[in-house]
Amino acid sequence: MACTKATFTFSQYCSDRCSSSRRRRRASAVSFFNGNSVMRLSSHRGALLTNNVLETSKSKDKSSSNNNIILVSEKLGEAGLKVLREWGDVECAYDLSPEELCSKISCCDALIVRSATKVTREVFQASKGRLKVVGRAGVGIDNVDLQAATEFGCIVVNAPTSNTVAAAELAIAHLAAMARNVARADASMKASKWERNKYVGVSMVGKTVAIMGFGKVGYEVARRAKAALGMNVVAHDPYASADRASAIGVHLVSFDEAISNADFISLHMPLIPSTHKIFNHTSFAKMKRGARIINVARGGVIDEDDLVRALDDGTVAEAALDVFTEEPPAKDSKLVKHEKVTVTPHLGGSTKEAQEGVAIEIAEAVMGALKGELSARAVNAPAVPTELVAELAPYVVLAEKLGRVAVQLVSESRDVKVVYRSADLDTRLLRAMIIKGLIEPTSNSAINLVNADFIAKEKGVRISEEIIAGVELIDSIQLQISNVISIEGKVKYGSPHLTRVGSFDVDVSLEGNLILYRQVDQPGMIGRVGTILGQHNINVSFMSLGRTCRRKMAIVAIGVDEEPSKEALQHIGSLPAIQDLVFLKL
Ligand SMILES: NC(=O)C1=CN([C@@H]2O[C@H](COP(=O)(O)OP(=O)(O)OC[C@H]3O[C@@H](n4cnc5c(N)ncnc54)[C@H](O)[C@@H]3O)[C@@H](O)[C@H]2O)C=CC1
Ligand SMILES: O=C(O)C(=O)COP(=O)(O)O
Repeated sequence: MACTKATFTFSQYCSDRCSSSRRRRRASAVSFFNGNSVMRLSSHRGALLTNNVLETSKSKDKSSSNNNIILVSEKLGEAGLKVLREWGDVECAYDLSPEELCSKISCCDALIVRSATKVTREVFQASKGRLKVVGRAGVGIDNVDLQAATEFGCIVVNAPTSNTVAAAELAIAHLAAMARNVARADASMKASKWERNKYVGVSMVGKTVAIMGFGKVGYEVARRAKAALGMNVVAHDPYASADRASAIGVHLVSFDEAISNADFISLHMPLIPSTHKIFNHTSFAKMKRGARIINVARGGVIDEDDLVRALDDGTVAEAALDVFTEEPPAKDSKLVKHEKVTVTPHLGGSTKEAQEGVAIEIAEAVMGALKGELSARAVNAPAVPTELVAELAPYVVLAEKLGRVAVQLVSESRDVKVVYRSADLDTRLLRAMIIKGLIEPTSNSAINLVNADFIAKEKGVRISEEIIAGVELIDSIQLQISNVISIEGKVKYGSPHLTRVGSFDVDVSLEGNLILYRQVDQPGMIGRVGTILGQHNINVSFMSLGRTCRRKMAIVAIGVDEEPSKEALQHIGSLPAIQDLVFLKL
């Protein structure tokens, strides 16, 4: 998904009205996971609009614990091991080679890992269906093949909250130690030197730190940098709440603004396709000369070769790194050996307190999953039963696409009201898919039926729902986004269509690349825009124009085969009659 301009201001055109008549859902019980551990969701008549469907029973019933074998492949806190032993036979086997892990796994019901164990497709294949749960004792799940886990009916759970402060503290420690040359001065003294002039540092007070990724860890770093170190703090996070930031005196700014003005740049975003090597030659060139970088997130967000060059030519003054593209890095890694770099071996989550917390958090999540409960910590997609898929499949796609459109139209899509026009509907799966569309492109976790409500709540995204009596299973789904704009979609000929934007009727297939804008309804516009697209060698697949009356405003959606360049979009957007142009990749 890409978004060239995230803010869309159709407010004046939002005149959609919704009937308040509400239908109740039928009571149902649906299993959403294949495999040995079947997880059941029970819906209760009239209760689903507000209820969180996740159940986290703390039952210590050990009646079915006898045969559970739990393999722990990395060091886990004793308190967590104790919880696990109540529920199964725990085997701790550290430093397994991939082959050893594969050979052990076929006898295991659960596997608990941290960041070093690569839980690959081969591991799931080797488990031959016995592995029911993978527990990631920590936040980042980039070492677990979630797609393979889902395909093999294995639930993946993580422990996203217990090491937040530990990671934030290490980021602050790196920031301060780098500013004051602590590591290098220590090494110098241990080499029997006394080099006071060589290790004159830089002050932190009054300097600007840019927090790149204002999630759990970023927030804690920001708070500490501001309150304890007296720094100016700006943050970049396309999906963070400006209110949450301003509450602690932090300004949310664009990526370029953040990196071009900061003295220190601290990275706290997840490693996802859109952040892979986001810090590269181009972004280093935009930084204030002599900026200092701290990375306690993931090595993969930095192009390490480019960083070495930026350090060599002085673009970046220093870097303090806890994480690396490959861990451990090569023994002769230029980056690790670089004189302007200080390193730690992925210690962000490694405090006694955090490890105790993470161990208990993951042990409880794994135990719950082994018992067949739905877990609020689940991060992979559910295997939905065939009957349900067949019935809801096209609407599931529609729901996710509408969520994706919404987040691209209004970057702060935090209040979303969903109005279903339906004959009879259990909305949980659709709601989960809308949440997935709204949040997943910006999040570390894969969102599914199990964790959607939980994550929406955690991210401050409020979803309310209303069902209006309809004729079909689902006539339409409407999203009213943050009181700014509403969009409506329908399934037409089996595929998802955008049918209304604000008060304008449109008919747009929600697939591929879409250019959407408002324009003054006047002759010659289609020709002008078509000519620009032609000049940029962009093929139009369809065009849809919706208007409420002649020669006023209209909304235009253009499907394009190729992704337009920024220049092409700017060219179209610069036509005087055109407003609020966005490019959506669906
Ligand atoms: N070094 C270590 O031992 C540890 C590392 N971590 C890592 O720290 C990172 C952050 O963790 P949490 O704060 O718990 O996650 P989080 O999910 O609470 O926060 C991540 C934030 O990044 C934002 N984001 C997504 N794409 C972005 C982009 N392109 N630019 C800027 N922001 C973007 C998201 O909107 C979200 O607010 C993760 O990568 C995690 O794996 C976490 C704990 C320990
Ligand atoms: O929680 C995370 O994302 C971490 O990076 C911590 O990793 P670890 O469990 O210490 O290997």
